[in-house]
Amino acid sequence: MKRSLSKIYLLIVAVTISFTSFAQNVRVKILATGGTIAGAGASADRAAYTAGKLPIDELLNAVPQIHKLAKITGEQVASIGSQDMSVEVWLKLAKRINEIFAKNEADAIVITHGTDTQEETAFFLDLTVKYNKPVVLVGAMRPATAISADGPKNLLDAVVVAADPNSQGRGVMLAMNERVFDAKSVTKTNSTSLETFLSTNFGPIGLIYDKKVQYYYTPVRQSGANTPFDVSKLTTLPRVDVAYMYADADPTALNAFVDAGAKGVVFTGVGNGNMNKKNYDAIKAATDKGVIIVRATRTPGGRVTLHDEVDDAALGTIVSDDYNAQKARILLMLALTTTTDKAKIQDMYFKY
Ligand SMILES: NC(=O)C[C@H](N)C(=O)O
Repeated sequence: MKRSLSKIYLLIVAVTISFTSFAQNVRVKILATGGTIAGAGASADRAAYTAGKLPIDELLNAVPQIHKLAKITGEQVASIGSQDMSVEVWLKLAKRINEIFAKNEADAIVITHGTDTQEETAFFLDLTVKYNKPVVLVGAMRPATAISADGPKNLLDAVVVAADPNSQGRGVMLAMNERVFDAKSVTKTNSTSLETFLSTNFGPIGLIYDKKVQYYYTPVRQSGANTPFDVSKLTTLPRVDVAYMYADADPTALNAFVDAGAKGVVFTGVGNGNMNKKNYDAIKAATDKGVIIVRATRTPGGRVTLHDEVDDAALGTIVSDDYNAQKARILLMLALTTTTDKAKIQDMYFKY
């Protein structure tokens, strides 16, 4: 009896050791882009700060514990507040991530990023990274110099998520405030609070606690490995803008985007992607010219559905389904690199 108990004990020790060393052998590359997580202010108790000031090494120094979780390397891709995020940086990130996985330089990637446009970068990468390996975006709501800065804990948690073998094949994810979200449905919902990222239609796909992640579901929509979007040779994307509907809105902005050469416009309508007569007429003129107009909604949740109050066949429009305007724009920019066929583009909003 005693002997078999000690055998079981030895087995448990061996499994624990091999699991720990397995996790430590996972190579996680951190790509830094700036944001409040790398933000610095003059003093800890003042709100004023500049995003994207601190280099990757300083972010890592704030959480020495992460070296126990994985083999960490860092690379500075940009040093910007995410309000300055651009197509140029998106393409650079997507190309670099595909290269890292193609050359087997890392097993997983964490991207430090400002929160303002984090959901856009996450979604862009979700559609363009051709590997099923974990890619996790992370940020902070308080600058690194603030009292109770949230960046170090968020970074630690993001590495926990990246290094977990269960994180493969879930698309690009965003880890903040002990929650994991999928890139497709996550959105920033609060301008200043730590609890800002939510999925307005669904929930977090996982929860993080005590250096472990527990998953509950995975989106069924397809990600980069199964999309036709290949950015490897692209240096720019087709122009797509976003117009906004409100009571008595006139279509000046929409018309200006069309005149500026937009290949597509996401029209952020009211309710189920609805618009007044003035905008209806402007949209009709734009679709007649061949501009792709996608109806989205300014409501924080829900979908925009085909042929409800608006007859899409008559208006020549397509719908964003459950994508908010900023994500509908990204999908349209990428879709337009492959086709201008409206039916095919509409299909992409239901598939990805
Ligand atoms: N909390 C933040 O990261 C906000 C900052 N403006 C950024 O997006 O870079």
